[in-house]
Order: sequence, then structure tokens, then C-alpha cells
Amino acid sequence: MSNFEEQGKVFCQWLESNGATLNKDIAIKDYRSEGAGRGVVATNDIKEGDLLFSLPRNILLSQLTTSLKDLDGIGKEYLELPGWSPLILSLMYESQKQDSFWKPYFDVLPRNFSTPMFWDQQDLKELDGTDIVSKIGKEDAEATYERDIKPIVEKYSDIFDKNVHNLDLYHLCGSLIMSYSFNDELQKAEKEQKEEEAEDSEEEEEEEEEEQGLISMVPMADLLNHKTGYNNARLFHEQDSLQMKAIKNIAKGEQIYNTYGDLCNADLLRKYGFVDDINEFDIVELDGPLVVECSCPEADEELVEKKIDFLMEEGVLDECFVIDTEYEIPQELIIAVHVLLATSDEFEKMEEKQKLPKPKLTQEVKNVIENILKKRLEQRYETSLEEDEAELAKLKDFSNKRNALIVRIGEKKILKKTLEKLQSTPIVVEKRSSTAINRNAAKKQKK
Ligand SMILES: C[S@@+](CC[C@H](N)C(=O)[O-])C[C@H]1O[C@@H](n2cnc3c(N)ncnc32)[C@H](O)[C@@H]1O
Repeated sequence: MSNFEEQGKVFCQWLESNGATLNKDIAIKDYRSEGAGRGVVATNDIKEGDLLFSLPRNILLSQLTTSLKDLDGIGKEYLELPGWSPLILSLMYESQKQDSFWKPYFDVLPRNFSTPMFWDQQDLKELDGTDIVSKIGKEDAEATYERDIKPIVEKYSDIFDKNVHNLDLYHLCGSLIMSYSFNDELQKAEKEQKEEEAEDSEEEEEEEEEEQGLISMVPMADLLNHKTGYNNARLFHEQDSLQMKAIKNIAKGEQIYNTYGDLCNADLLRKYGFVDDINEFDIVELDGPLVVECSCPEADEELVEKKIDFLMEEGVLDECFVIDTEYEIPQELIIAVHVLLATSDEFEKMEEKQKLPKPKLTQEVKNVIENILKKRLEQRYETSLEEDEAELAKLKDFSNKRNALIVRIGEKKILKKTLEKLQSTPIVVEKRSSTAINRNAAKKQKK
């Protein structure tokens, strides 16, 4: 038996000896040849609704279950850290503790990640032009390390070793949380109750309401891979346990897939380090500045700022407009372009009445949006769609370059198809007051 298999076996024994139950018709399987690490397979036919495994809450690893909380001194302090920091610190601690309760679990967790956070400059270059670049967040993560983690590690030198519990381990644990954790709603309720009993301050209650659940590591549930369109299992958060159940009939030999959400390839790559060859949830973002630049290239800056504020207040303009695999132009984008094209008189009226124009696709608006799509397609990427497709055909591995190419190709296809669809969409001819006529009238009045 290989070490890889042996670790899987020990992990299952650990689960069962701690109260978990595993359906006899499932098994852990090695999917490394498909670039997917471990996964879970049906070893016999499974029926929709069947329990695949049940996990008692005490095996979950969270800021509330880690043995860190029982150590003198530090207890309260790490729990008060914001965001993921309490769980990151818990993982940093438990992962290096030789007699950790979760040792068999850590032994099956990866130590390397293929997310862009860990790519070298050459691979990162492959992402140029895509929506991922601005979202990798390595600098923000490192700032959090300096602010929240490092001071605790240094302060409690009897618990932590700064040479071991360092930035590398922090990145590893942060990446584990990013790609393996779950939000446990029921534990959140318990946590709230406990903390409310301890401190009944209004401010804290407000903070907790904003939380989405208690972020936890859920051994075994996190062994399931994801494949868009193939989801056949779901985790149910019951009072005493977490239960993974089949949500479809699963035939013998099929892989059991959880869902990580309806994620586009850019998000799958950024958070999980893989992409789907075909992904119906792919999207492209058209960012606000590009829309403004194409709609009013020479307009007076003050007016443009006012228009942007107005659009944001009305909820039309956000950081970006999103187009998906339906290839439709968002109504909000059409409205935004109308507002950005408006003369100062027209805009004054909109502001006065607090009324947005209708999302009519006039010739002028169509031209601007075509230009936005062309610019996004032609100016941001260094290669063409055809070049990318030819390059992809040559690659047989699961490399970072291949993943980046698939993201680029997905984005470019959406842009091209949206452009084609827009070009074949008939325009709305305004009977009386087209924007252009309004503009001329406004100019005449001024004279
Ligand atoms: C929740 S874990 C699933 C278990 C994981 N395969 C393992 O060996 O530990 C999520 C990670 O599994 C891998 N993964 C999940 N689905 C995948 C897929 N369809 N193709 C490639 N890798 C996948 C990615 O590395 C992802 O970050």
C-alpha cells in the first residue's frame, strides 16, 4: 500500500473511531492522474437521499474546538481577532502539534496549492487581462499576517515558534481555509449564545449579525471534489451532526461531487486552483472606468463625476457590469451609458426628478457598448482567442499555464459572442426626442 493510500486508510479509521459513520458503498480514491488529488467514489450504486457519511461536530476543527482555547493566557485574545484570523491561528497551531487530535486529518491535507497566490511571475503573466489579476489578494493577506498573526505568535512564544509558525505556514493555512472550509450555521448559533451570555454588549451583537456562520474545517466533507454540472451530493447541517447525502442516484464507479458554488473559472482558479473545461457560470466583468472612458471621452470631469455619483446612488453603477454565458447586455449598462451620454441639461432633469432613463438600445448607445466590448477584448489581452486555442491544444498537462489559458479563452468567448449578439440586435428608434435631438435642442437653447 502506498503512503498516499495508507494515509487515507488511517484517516478513515480516525473518523470512525471518533463517531463518524461512512457508507460502505463509498471510498476515497486517488484522482491525481486527473489533477484532482483525492476524491470520493461510489463503489456501488447509491440512491438519491442515501446518507454517504455522518460527522459528529466534535471532529470539526474551528476556533471553538481547537486545543488552543484551553491554553493559559491566549484564550480570549485569538478569539477576538477579525475575519479568518482565529481559524488561521488554530490551524497553524494544530497542524504543527505532533499529538494534535486532528493529526490524521492534517496528514491527508495538501501542503502545496496551485492557486495563483503561489504562482511565479512567468505563470502570473498568463493571467494578464483576466478578471483574476486584481483579486489575488496576496498583499492584503500579508498585511493581515503582520497585523493580527505575527504579534500573537511573538507574544506567546511558549505556544508558538516564530520560525515554524511563520508567513509560509500562514499562507498554507489561509489557502486551506479558502479551499476546504465550510460555514457551519448551527455552530454559529451556539457561539452566539455563549458569547452573548459572556458579554451582553449591543455592539458585539451587531458585529455577529454580520457574520455568515462559524467557519470550520470539516474533515471528510472536504474530500469531495467539484465539477460544474456534476454535483450529486450535499452537506446538511443537522443539530448533532453534519450529514453528506446523495442528491441524485450515483452509479457505481462515479465520482461523488459536492458543489463549491456556481463559480466561474476565474473564481475556481483563484480560490481552488483548478478550472472546469466547460463552465456555464463563466462571466466577464466590464469595469466602471472603461465604461466611463468609452461613453464620455472628452466630457467635463466635474459633470462626469456627478453622473457617476448619481448612477451609484441609484444603484445602477457598481464596480463593474457583468456579462455571462447568455451574452446579454445588462440593462444597467444601457442605462448607465444613456446617463453618461446625456447633456448637462438632460442630466439636470434626471437629477431633479431622480429618474433614470429607460434601457433603450439606441444607435448611439449601441455604438458605445460595441466599443466597450471591443476595447475589453482587444486591449487587455496580449494574445488573440485563436492563438490561445492553438496553444491550449498543445498542452496535455494540468499546468498553471493551461488553467490560465482556459480562463482567458472563456472570457474572450463571452466577449466575442456578446458582441456578435449585440451587433445583430435591432436598435430602438426614438420617435420624438432621441438623445441626439435632445442634445441639439439643448445646444440651441444655450445659444
Ligand atoms: C475541498 S478539496 C477536495 C479534496 C482534494 N481533492 C484533496 O485531495 O484534498 C478542494 C481541492 O480539491 C481540488 N479539486 C476539487 N475539484 C477538482 C477538480 N474538478 N479538478 C481538479 N482539482 C479539483 C482542488 O485542488 C481544490 O482546491
